[in-house]
Amino acid sequence: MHILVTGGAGYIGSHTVVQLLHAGYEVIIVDNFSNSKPESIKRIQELAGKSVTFYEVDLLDTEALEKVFKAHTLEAVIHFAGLKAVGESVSIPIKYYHNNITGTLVLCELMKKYQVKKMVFSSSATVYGMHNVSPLTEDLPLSTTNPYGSTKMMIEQILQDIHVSDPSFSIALLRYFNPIGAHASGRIGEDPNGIPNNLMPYITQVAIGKREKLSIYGNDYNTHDGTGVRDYIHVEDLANGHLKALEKVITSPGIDAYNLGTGKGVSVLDVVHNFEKATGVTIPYTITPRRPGDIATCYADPSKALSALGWKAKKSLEDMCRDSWRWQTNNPNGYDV
Ligand SMILES: NC(=O)c1ccc[n+]([C@@H]2O[C@H](COP(=O)([O-])OP(=O)(O)OC[C@H]3O[C@@H](n4cnc5c(N)ncnc54)[C@H](O)[C@@H]3O)[C@@H](O)[C@H]2O)c1
Ligand SMILES: O=c1ccn([C@@H]2O[C@H](COP(=O)(O)OP(=O)(O)O[C@H]3O[C@H](CO)[C@H](O)[C@H](O)[C@H]3O)[C@@H](O)[C@H]2O)c(=O)[nH]1
Repeated sequence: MHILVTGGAGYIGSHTVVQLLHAGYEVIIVDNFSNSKPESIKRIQELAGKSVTFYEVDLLDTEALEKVFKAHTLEAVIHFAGLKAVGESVSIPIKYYHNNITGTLVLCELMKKYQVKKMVFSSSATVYGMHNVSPLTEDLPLSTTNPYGSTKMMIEQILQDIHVSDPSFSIALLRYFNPIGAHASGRIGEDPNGIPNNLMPYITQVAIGKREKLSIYGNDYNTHDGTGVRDYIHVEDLANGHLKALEKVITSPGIDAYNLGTGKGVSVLDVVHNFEKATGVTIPYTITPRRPGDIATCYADPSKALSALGWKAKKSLEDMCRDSWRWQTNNPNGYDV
């Protein structure tokens, strides 16, 4: 079975492609390398011991993407490609809306034209907005606080409308919580550009001596130690969720949203302490003011993914810290070799 993976060179995509190849799928990756490197494709193939078909194509380039649809008989699409930096989306919203939404529309148009009607889409827990109370369930009202989040909410709506117009479409909307960790080999992982926005890549860069200390954004939240609480999930567990969702869309039509999280709320200080324990490296930090737009607590109720997809996160916070650290130490400059 041939699966098209958009954004397959990126962080979550690369881990998912390795698992798809191990499971026996034929994978076609489309990526424009706007936030990834060709080296990741090389390593995906090395880890899987198999080759993938790769096209350096931008989703906004209809003609180039159509050639991919013409060249392969596709069973389904896993759609990771998108821009994802919350702060940047506030500064350059037009680019975010154009890339994420127009890119998805171009893809959907071709899916319709070539009768490829199964999709697994990368959504985000950010669609739950500021006001819902954790544990978050899929049926809660959605809202967003930044253009990035709005692209995810709008794409979910677009996909719902496509399904209404043609119920033979089968779509899984996967709402990721906070992916961290890396493949246990230390060969693929998260390779952020510049100063990391997210907690774990910042911690590993402090640990390796690239940054002086971690800024903890506020310790006066209403949480067990005052720091922000999130649902960190190992990227390998997350990747496995895509295989389960793929089986679901292949076997039954419909559209549904699923939380991919552990269901456990973990604070910033919990992450720091677990990282120190798992690696033996001390993380210097200071407490700074809250980051605008952050909420106190965000974690999943992951029970729907278990009952409907048979999926559950298995790895511990210690696994996540150890694997993130192995990736960082083996690749101090990410994929720049
Ligand atoms: N990492 C997270 O914390 C997180 C959380 C929730 C949702 N998501 C979503 O999951 C998806 C994957 O995230 P990731 O962390 O792997 O990000 P990533 O940036 O590592 O991967 C995205 C990939 O898409 C590619 N891409 C972007 N725009 C493209 C376009 N127009 N045409 C072709 N390729 C394009 C990039 O080059 C990159 O390789 C994204 O849609 C992201 O918004 C990520
Ligand atoms: O240098 C840092 C970075 C983060 N944090 C704190 O660490 C926690 C996690 O922050 P991240 O930036 O790693 O993750 P967020 O939960 O803010 O956001 C991430 O998860 C969301 C889903 O819940 C969206 O998908 C979003 O796009 C993605 O970046 C927050 O309490 C944040 O305040 C720090 O204290 N210092």
